[in-house]
Amino acid sequence: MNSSAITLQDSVEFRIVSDPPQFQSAASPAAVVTNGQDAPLLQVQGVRKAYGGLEAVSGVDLGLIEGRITGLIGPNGAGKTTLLNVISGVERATAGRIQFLGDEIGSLPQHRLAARGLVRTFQISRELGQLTVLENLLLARASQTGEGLISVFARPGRIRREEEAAIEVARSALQRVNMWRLADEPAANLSGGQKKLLELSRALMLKPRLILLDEPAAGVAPAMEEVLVATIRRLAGEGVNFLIVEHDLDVVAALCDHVYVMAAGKVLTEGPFAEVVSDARVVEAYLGLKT
Ligand SMILES: Nc1ncnc2c1ncn2[C@@H]1O[C@H](COP(=O)(O)OP(=O)(O)OP(=O)(O)O)[C@@H](O)[C@H]1O
Repeated sequence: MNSSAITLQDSVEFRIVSDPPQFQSAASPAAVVTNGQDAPLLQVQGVRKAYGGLEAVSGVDLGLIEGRITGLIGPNGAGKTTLLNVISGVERATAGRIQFLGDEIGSLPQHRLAARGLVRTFQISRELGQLTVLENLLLARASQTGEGLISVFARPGRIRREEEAAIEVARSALQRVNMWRLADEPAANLSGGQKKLLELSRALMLKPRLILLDEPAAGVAPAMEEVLVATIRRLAGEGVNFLIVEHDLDVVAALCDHVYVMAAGKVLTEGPFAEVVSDARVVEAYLGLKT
């Protein structure tokens, strides 16, 4: 994938030679959407997150539709990672409501959300790099489901059976991202792209309904970027939903069915990729241009 193929500079030119884009109202709240049953997949309403005097997220509304890969883009410091942290229970919102499949989840910790199928991926740390790929997956399940070590010592027979079952789940997760052949490889030996696939497979251990991905393409070589995009698309086809924060706009264009743009803690606009990148407010937010 050519990372220079789509830039916001291109979209500036696009605006000059084409009809003016139809702006959506940034102030209008995200529409309530349903998953074909009663409830939306994820509904974020009026979410705020302040750090002392700084409001990193300033009243954000999102509505995620089941079966769609949703992108979240915006310039550095826009509040994207903070919003992912709040949705995934890593941090508590200062205000606002978050509903997942119709249930209020704003006050739930990360492992309780993971148990409900809402999972956020994390970079493989240096310590986890010492473990093999398979061990990383087993640990992901144990830590995110909140399993205690005491039960491991108290009931070794049961634990052995559970461990065998967990290895089967891990094998399936690794096969889904085409990484089973690397199960015994120390994670530190993997390429940037393979590490991203490992992060994805760690999330798959938790049988996710929605995966939150923070910069999946960062540090990934172009050839692996295509593998990563194809893998995420395939998983989406298998029923996994994604909310993806990504700076590489080629990847966003290739992956995302719907894109939200954030700047200075707020949602500027939302819509199909081609539409939002030709929005004058988006160009201004990225380039600092007055239009
Ligand atoms: N733990 C924290 N304490 C204080 N300020 C924070 C904290 N986390 C984020 N911020 C601030 O909140 C704002 C939004 O940061 P955030 O990382 O969410 O933006 P982002 O859109 O993800 O940026 P980038 O694309 O550069 O990762 C920034 O001004 C940042 O400095």
